[in-house]
Amino acid sequence: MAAPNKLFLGSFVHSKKLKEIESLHNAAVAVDSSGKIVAVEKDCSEGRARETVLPRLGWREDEVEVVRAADGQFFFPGFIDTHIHASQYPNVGIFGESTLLDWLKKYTFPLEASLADSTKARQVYTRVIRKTLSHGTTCAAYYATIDVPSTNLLADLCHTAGQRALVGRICMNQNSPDKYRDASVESAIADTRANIEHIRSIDPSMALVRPIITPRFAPACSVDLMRQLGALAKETGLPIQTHISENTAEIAFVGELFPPSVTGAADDTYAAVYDACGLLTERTILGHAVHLTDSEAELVARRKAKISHCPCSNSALTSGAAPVRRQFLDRGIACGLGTDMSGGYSPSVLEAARQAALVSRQVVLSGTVDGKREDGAALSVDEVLYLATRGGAEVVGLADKVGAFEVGMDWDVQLIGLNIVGEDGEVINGDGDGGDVDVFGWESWPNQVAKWVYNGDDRNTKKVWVKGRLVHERR
Ligand SMILES: O=c1[nH]c(=O)c2nc[nH]c2[nH]1
Repeated sequence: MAAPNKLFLGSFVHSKKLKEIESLHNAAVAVDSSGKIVAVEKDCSEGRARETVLPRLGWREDEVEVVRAADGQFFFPGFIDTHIHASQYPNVGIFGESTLLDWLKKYTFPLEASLADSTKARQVYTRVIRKTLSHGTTCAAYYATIDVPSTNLLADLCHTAGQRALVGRICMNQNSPDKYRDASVESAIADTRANIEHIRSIDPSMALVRPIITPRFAPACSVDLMRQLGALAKETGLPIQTHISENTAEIAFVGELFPPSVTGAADDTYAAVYDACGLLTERTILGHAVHLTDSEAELVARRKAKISHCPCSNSALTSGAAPVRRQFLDRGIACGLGTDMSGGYSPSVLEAARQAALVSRQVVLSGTVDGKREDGAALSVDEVLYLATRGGAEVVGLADKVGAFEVGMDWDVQLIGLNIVGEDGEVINGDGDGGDVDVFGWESWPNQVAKWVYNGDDRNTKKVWVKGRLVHERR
C-alpha cells in the first residue's frame, strides 16, 4: 500500500545559512507519498492548512495523515553523520590512553577483523543502525570492514531499516595485520566492485543506500591501490571517503612512505599524495584534516573536496583541535560533522555538534596556530547545527535533497521534544522521558535551541523520518 500524504503542523527549526537558524511557528509542511516536501506554509493554522493547502495540492482530508508537534516540540532536519565506523560500535568509549596508530593496532583492527563472523556482524550492525536512528541520524557515511559479505549485510540492514546511507568496504593492503588486509590490489578492487554491485542490486536508483569507495588511509594503501581506487571512482562516478592528517605521527609516516619520487606528486604532503592518485575529487569526504598545512587546504579547496570534522574523536585520541573556521569555512570548503565512532566516543551527532562548539573555543584559547591568531575561531550554536545538517548534506552530495524544510527536499526529519516546567517546578508536558533540557517559558527560541544543543540527547529525539517514512519512535 502506498504511504499516505502527510501534513506536519507546529514549529519547525532549520538552518537557512551557516550563521542563520530560522524558526517557523504555527507553520505547515506537506509531504507527499514519495516523501518529498511539496509545500511549506508560514503562519498557517491547521484550519487554514485544511482549507487552502490541501485543496491546492488536490489532497482529500480523509486521506492525509496529520502529525502535530505538541507544546515543547519542534521539527528539525535529521542529522547527517559524515564519518562513522559502523564496525567499531562495540568499542565505543574504549580507547584508553592510546593515540591513532597504536589505537588502530590494539583496539580497532582486531574488532573489525572479527566481524567476518556474520552472526556478530548482524548483531553489531543492527544495533548501530537502531542507535544512530534513535539519535536522529537520518543519513550516515559508514565505513564497514574489508569483508564483503558483512559489508553487504550492512547495506541490506540500512535499506530495510530505512536509514539513508553511504556504505564503504574498507581497502587496506599494507601496514595492516596479516589476517586483516587485502591480499592484493586486484582482490581489493574485485571485492570493492562486488560490494558496489550488491548495493546496486538492492537499491538500483541509489535512492536510499549508495556505495562509497573507501581507501582506509594512505599508510594502509599502496600507491597502486590508491591509483586504482581513484580510477574506479572516476569510472563509476561514486564518492570516496578516507582519512587525512589526523595525527602528527601518521603525517610523518605518510611523508616517509610516499616521497614525490614514489607518487609523482609535487610534494610529500598528505593531500598531494591523494591528489596524485586521483583521490582528491569533488565527491571525496576527508575525515579529520586536523593538521592540514595552508597549501594543502588550498589544494583541497581547489579540488572541491569535502571535510568531515570529527571533534569527539580528535579529542579522545589526542589528535588535535582542527581550526575549522580558518582552514575550512573561510576557504569555502564544504564541511560537515562526523562522530567517527569509535575513535569518537559517542554515536550522537548532537554530541559532535556540542564538541565542535567547545573545541572551537579551545582553538581560540590556543592563541595562535602557526603564528596566526585564532580569535574568530569559536563556532556558534547556529553554525554547528548547520554543519550537522546542511553542511553534512553538501559533504555527502545531497545538498539539494536533505538538510532543511524546502519544497523539493525529502522529509528526513526528527521531532525534538523538550521539558516544559510548570509553576510548581514539575514537568507539565511530554512523556516523562524528556531528558535534561528544562524550558521555563521565558527563553527565546534561539535560547531553547541552544539548551538542546548543550544538554540534549536521544531522550529528546521523539520521532525520526527518512523520505517520509517513520523509522524511529521513542517509546
Ligand atoms: O579515527 C580513525 N579511525 C579509523 O578507523 C582509522 N583508520 C585510519 N585512520 C583512522 N582514524
